[in-house]
Amino acid sequence: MNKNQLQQHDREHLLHPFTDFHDLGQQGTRVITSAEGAYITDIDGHQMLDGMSGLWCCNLGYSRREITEAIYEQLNKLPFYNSFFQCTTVPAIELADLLSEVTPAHMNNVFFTGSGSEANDTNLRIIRRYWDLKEQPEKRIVISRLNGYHGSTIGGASLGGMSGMHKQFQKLDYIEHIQQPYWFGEGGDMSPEEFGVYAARCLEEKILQLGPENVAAFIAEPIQGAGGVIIPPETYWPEVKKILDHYDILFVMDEVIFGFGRTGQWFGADYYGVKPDLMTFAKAVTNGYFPLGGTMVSDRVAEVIKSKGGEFTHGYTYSAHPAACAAGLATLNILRDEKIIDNVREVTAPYLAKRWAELADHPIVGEARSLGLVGALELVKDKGSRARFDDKCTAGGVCRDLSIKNGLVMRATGDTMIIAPPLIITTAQVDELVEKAHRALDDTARALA
Ligand SMILES: Cc1ncc(COP(=O)(O)O)c(CNc2cccc(C(=O)O)c2)c1O
Repeated sequence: MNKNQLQQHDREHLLHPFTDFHDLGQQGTRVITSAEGAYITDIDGHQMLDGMSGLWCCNLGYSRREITEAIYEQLNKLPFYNSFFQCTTVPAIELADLLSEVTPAHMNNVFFTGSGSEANDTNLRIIRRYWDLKEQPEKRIVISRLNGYHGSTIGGASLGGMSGMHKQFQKLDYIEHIQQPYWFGEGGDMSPEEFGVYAARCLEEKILQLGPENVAAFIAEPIQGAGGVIIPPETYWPEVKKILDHYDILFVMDEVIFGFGRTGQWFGADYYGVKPDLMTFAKAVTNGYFPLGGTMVSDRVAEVIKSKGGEFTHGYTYSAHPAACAAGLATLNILRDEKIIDNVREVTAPYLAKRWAELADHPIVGEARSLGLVGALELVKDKGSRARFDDKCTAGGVCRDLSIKNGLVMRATGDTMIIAPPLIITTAQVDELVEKAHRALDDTARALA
């Protein structure tokens, strides 16, 4: 099929995620046909620097044949077997071993799923099981944050704090949401430091309002990714840690985006020095080449759910899929053996921070923030007041489309432009990324003038 035929058939048959189906029918789709290193190419031959690593997942870029070959070999050896009914497979065991090695020292058990959403649904089931076995069944409520993203299953979307999603289903009633640590958008007149403490203390306020005896867990991303790369003020996590240490509730760190090196440490929990009881992962664990998710379980929780008898009535057909686990093994071995994460911490993240900060001088940028290999730009009509261009987030969409035209994939979350380039990006490619982002900002300013 040629491009027009492909787009016609796409319009007729394919329902896209998080998409206005009517709009898409009008606009047509970008058909991506190939990729190499940190670049993707569409059906017209237009090459783009992929500033989003696919969807925060191709941390090693698009050319790692070791991973595709590991999948191919496993499929030819044992294309599938399940981990139900006392069955297991070698790659599942080997990946569980490797994950217990690279995750924080107190996390040595893993429950595999096919996605991050399913992993967060699994967290809800483990949390419930844990408190039942501890004979504290009244501890039911899970606290999460507004504008957080934890997936699109009923459980994941209920844990997420995106009101637009909650309008399209019935949110689980035992999940509560608190203030997010979004200083630029919600800090008001507080300094970042003051706001970080304030936002953290909203957790304690909610625990006390609900009654600590009723609260089962708190779930959070180290940095809210899909919500707009909401990097919390430095005072936030130390204050949250104090609160978590004070109350007997479980802590779930959702590492689907920030796990496996994006912060310059293996996990966001390592970066912020916190000890989760459960840790969600997906995306980069297989470099995005094969669906795999899961949750790491702390020794404290594993001891309870493994020592007391009774079936844990949860799981998925593809839990611990052998080819997914083979992809995970190949991916994590590359990350570790090539010291990719050290290079992010010591070379490319500091370089991105320096170059990205220069964009703060642009007339339509209200804030340029970055950490590790993520960055965000807040688009504003007026720097002083932080006033946006309009209330329809037009600027974000315009900037995203102009950036793609200029050969750089950036994501727009409202009027916040975000990047999360592959961890293999070079400093020369960081220069290219910043230059193309700057050009997109210039073109956006002209388009909205
Ligand atoms: C923190 C977090 N937790 C869970 C999920 C769900 O994972 P699955 O998609 O594999 O079920 C995610 C997913 N994050 C995600 C997924 C799709 C799009 C975007 C975006 O930023 O546009 C972000 C995520 O970012």
